[in-house]
Amino acid sequence: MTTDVTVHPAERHLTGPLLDARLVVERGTFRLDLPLTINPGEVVALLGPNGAGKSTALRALAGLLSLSAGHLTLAGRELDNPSRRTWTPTEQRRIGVVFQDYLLFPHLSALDNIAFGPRRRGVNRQQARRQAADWLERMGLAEHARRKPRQLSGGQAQRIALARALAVDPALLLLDEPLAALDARTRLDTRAQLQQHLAAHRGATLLVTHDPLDALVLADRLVIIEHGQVVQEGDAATITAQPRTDYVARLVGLNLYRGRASGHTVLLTDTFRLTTAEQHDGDVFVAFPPSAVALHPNHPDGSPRNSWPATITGIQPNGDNLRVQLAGPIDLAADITPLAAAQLHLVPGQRVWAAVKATETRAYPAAPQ
Ligand SMILES: Nc1ncnc2c1ncn2[C@@H]1O[C@H](COP(=O)(O)OP(=O)(O)OP(=O)(O)O)[C@@H](O)[C@H]1O
Repeated sequence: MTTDVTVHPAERHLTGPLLDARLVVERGTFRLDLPLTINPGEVVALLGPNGAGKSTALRALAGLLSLSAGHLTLAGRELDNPSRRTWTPTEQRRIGVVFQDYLLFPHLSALDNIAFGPRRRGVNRQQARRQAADWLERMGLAEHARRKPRQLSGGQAQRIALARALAVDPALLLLDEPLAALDARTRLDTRAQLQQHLAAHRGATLLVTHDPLDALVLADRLVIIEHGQVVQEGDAATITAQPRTDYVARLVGLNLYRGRASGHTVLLTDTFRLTTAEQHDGDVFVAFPPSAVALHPNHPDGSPRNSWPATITGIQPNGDNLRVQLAGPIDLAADITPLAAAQLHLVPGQRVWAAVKATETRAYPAAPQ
């Protein structure tokens, strides 16, 4: 079969990244400034807290917002460059988009939803429908060809939306929270299927997500933005090992602090010190998982050197455990079993002792390397 409806001649000679952009967009007082390159076949996850600029970046790539400065080149073709007055409308960009809520055409069948893109790009009706039927087959939805979107489950509609985006052989696939509308079970299956389809996609993919699991499972590289700027970028293992902001630390489930190291001691506030396994001198981050924190009703005997009084500010379920939030010389999250919580009679407002072994901490220089 062929889905290759619009191979751009420039692409055949392309070396280097498929997407090469610096997205500068000003919206009122907000300014996005995001350098972004994506190689053929690469999946990049764009993560960030609310208001960081993820949707702004997506809209700029899709041609729904124009750049204030910077440039956007896709498959060797410059789509947007304000300094050269270059601008390409959405429908002329080789981009496929899957929105969070799918936005399938309600009056079209699953087959015609998929055939829509190729048709719009000039493929004749019969061939477009044949391509759409191939995509339905690949998505395992051949028997649903005639169904309207309202007759599909959330997971099925998500797959149709993905097929519709891929059917135009996009040089850049944009996925905007593609699994957010699904329940937990469907999400698991759909994530696995999405992973397979992304592996087969030879274009570039940008995945916008709030869910660290989606990013870890689906992406080759993570780009994390806050306030319109990149704060950290790299593969999941590197970012998980060495988060550099509170948001990234929470994302990967770690307690993170910045302080001044002198040998095995790190001063985190004017008076509060932690002992770490590694030795450093100068500005460092110290990180440890909530599971490394032990809680005690009283000062622990024969304790690790790192122990201090803290006040419980909140308790929430977290998987099979409970996540306890604590205030004190440093804010802290601790994971404990429900049994331990019951034995300690933990309630918000209670004073406890928190303890962390030096060997459970990781310290690393705060200056980027
Ligand atoms: N139409 C607009 N006019 C002016 N400012 C806007 C407009 N839309 C968004 N903004 C501002 O741009 C900034 C980035 O918003 P954006 O929607 O890109 O963030 P986001 O990372 O996608 O957030 P979320 O995760 O909540 O969707 C925010 O400060 C927002 O208030």
